[in-house]
Amino acid sequence: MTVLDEIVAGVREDLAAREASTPLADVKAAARDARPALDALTALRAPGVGVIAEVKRQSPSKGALATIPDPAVLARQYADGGARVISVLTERRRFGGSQADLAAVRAAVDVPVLCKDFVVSSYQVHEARAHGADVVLLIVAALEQNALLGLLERVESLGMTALVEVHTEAEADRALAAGAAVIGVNARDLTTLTVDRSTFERIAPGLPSEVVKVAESGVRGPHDLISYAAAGADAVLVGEGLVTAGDARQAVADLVTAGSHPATPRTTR
Ligand SMILES: O=P(O)(O)OC[C@@H](O)[C@@H](O)c1c[nH]c2ccccc12
Repeated sequence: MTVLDEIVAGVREDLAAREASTPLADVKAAARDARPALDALTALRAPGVGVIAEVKRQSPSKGALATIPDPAVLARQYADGGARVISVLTERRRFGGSQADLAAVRAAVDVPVLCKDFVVSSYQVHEARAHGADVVLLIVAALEQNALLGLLERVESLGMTALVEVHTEAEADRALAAGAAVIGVNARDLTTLTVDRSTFERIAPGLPSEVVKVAESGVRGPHDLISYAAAGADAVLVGEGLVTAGDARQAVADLVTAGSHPATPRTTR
């Protein structure tokens, strides 16, 4: 079993418990009653390299990163610093997150919010929408092609945007075949947890220009954003580097400044 398999197995157990206590019909009704999703695609297509700032308490590779007693407070700092989208890790066992964190962040900011989880069922897509998500992560490595297609369609039919995550060329081909408009290249291999920043450089040039390209993982500061931008990133997704910064607002602002600098490639495209 890979690390990804283990995480997904835990997610499925937690999901089964929620399904047993809250019927799908109720979750669908809550999703219908939620405020409509914000347009994250347009936000991500704005000039400059966007910053997707992540609320992340812990990770399987690093263990505890930050306590984050109130995700809403951190999210407001991210938004004040200029984050274009705020990502909330909702997976419980390995990342210490919850749907409640997502709802708290949604209520605290006006920018689009990304539900970051290991989505394997449409139940989770409705749940994400019910808790205010505008964007849902779909990890290609965790899904059969038919499941990926079905979930992508479900995300879009609820007015949300799918961030489709890949780590290899073959996964990128599957994401494109499924019709992904936003593709995230994760520098971290979820089967081994090792990070290799050159993954983005390798995969991004093969993606069509109209696809929004997000570089995920391993951004520690403006220098990393600039090198991802040089390789074609439209946005970077940053967790650890922000939750461990003393001043989260300033840390985001420093990235945003680097991402909007005239010498940063994305600003001239
Ligand atoms: O903390 P980092 O290295 O900045 O990484 C953030 C983000 O890319 C990472 O949390 C992530 C990317 N894809 C995921 C899928 C599931 C869980 C977590 C992730």
